[in-house]
Amino acid sequence: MINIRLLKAFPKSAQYIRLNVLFQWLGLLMNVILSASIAYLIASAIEQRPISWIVFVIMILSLCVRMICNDRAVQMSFASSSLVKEQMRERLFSKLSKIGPSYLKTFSTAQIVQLSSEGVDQLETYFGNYIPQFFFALLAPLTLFLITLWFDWKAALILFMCVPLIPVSIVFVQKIAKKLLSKYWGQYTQLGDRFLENLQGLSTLKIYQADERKQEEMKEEAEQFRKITMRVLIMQLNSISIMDLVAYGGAAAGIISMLTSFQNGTITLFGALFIVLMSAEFFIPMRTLGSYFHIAMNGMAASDTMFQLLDLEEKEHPIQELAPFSSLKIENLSFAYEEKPILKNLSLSIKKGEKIAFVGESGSGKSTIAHLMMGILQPNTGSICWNESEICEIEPSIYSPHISYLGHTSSLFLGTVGINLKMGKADASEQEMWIALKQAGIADLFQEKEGLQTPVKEGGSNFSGGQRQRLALARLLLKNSGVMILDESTSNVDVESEDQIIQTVKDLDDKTIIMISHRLKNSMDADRIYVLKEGAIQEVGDHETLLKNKGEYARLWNAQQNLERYNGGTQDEAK
Ligand SMILES: Nc1ncnc2c1ncn2[C@@H]1O[C@H](COP(=O)(O)OP(=O)(O)OP(=O)(O)O)[C@@H](O)[C@H]1O
Repeated sequence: MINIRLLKAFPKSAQYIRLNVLFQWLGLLMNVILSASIAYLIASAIEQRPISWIVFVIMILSLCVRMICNDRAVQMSFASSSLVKEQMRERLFSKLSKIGPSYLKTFSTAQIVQLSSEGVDQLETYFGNYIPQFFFALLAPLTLFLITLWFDWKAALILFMCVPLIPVSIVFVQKIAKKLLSKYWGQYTQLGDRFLENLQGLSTLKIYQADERKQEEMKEEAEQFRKITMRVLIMQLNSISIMDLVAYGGAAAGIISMLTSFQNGTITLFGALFIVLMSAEFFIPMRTLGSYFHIAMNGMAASDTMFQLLDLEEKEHPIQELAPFSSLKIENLSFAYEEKPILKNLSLSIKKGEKIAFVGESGSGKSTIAHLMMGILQPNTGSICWNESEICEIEPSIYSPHISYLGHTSSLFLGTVGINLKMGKADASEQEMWIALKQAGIADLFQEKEGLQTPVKEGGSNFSGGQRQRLALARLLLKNSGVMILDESTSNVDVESEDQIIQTVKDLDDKTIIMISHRLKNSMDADRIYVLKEGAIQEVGDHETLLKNKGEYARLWNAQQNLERYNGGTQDEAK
């Protein structure tokens, strides 16, 4: 019923939980005084005894104190839940920033979004209500037992003994609930995944007229989710009915026992009335705990996944300083995605200032090499060394300024051209930004607009694919790292932008360039071309040597040449 790890994870919340329980307990004492005063008033009226005005003063005072206690308990509840939510979000974000995109091996992006938003919110009930109520529900019946014992020990004992029947029924329901809730949470995240994927690919779905089919699929999944939500609600309602039955049954049993004592004359009218008024109080805290329980279970189920994320292995990065770049060495490197081997026993070395290209058929492992060099993925065996240091040993914030990556699509962010450029170099001057834009061949476009203040919409959606890539290239140039990886960075752009990007990169004499491109023409000037086939290096050499070898490279080159000739021919015919 209590997740010890979750409690221990937030030790600072303990003080708020303690105070919450204390205020609730004081409120209960005020209720006892109020009920005793009411019982006294009724008994005095029936027995026609004079009523002292002091009773009214006591009633008003206890009412006021109870209100204050309730208010303070709510404040404590808010303080502990907001502290936990803030700390949990901080931990999740700092974990994500430490492990980087490698979280994708275990979690989907939608899962992370749901965990850090709604998942964390579900901890609110757990810490703000459930945990304080758990302790209060233990304390309250014990306190009432000791008080009512004084009036009628038999009724007190019956009431006290019936209280544990509520947690017994909760434990019984929990056995069914746990399975159902983890299934519910699984379907919820799956639905979120599907929704995000379809939303991101909406234009593609429209192009292939697959949007209606996807809509049907989502409708089907939403229906499944509705059914499981209903099952969860039915389970919750049933368990509430069981708890009510136990609570009312227990209170009735206590009252019946007290009435027997009253008939026998072993209890006064005041005592009898007081027990009637107090009998429900025995069960209310446990009953309230039961109603929080199901929402808290959601929080506990979400926390299991959060701990799974927080427990993901974090590598130690003992290297905190880097000497200037001299070489990037890969030795006997092998890599597999899950069980599927992708790269097999690769060895190569790249020296400062070299222009290197990786070519090969689709799926041969080129991008995987780039991700390994970036430190986003880690080799299963073998090593990648920056100078003499293994990349996985270098603190990422020390390593990342030295290497940059331009993929086939680049992320631009809502703001202005200047704001996006400053991500490459935070203190870049206006002059530096204009130089980078000129080098990337896109300065004219922004000069005609609002210069560095030209607005950039979310994802750079107000620019063409080629313009976005050139702006991203300018940002990369500003970062000015020694090694630059261009991974199919021209595959989504127009010919003019492609030529511009390739030319800009060729002009970067002092940089080490690693180029991955399916168009062999773009990498024919490289100092060395590595030809990959099924994750292994098939050939290596410059363009001329590889053509003379008449191997895999020559085959790919000839195939592309033929294709381009054929395309040229058909275009001429069309004219
Ligand atoms: N996240 C992933 N999980 C599982 N397998 C993956 C993942 N990413 C890539 N792969 C697999 O790894 C292999 C190599 O992929 P990679 O992207 O490195 O190839 P590539 O040579 O860059 O291909 P392309 O030229 O088409 O971009 C492919 O068979 C691909 O299916």
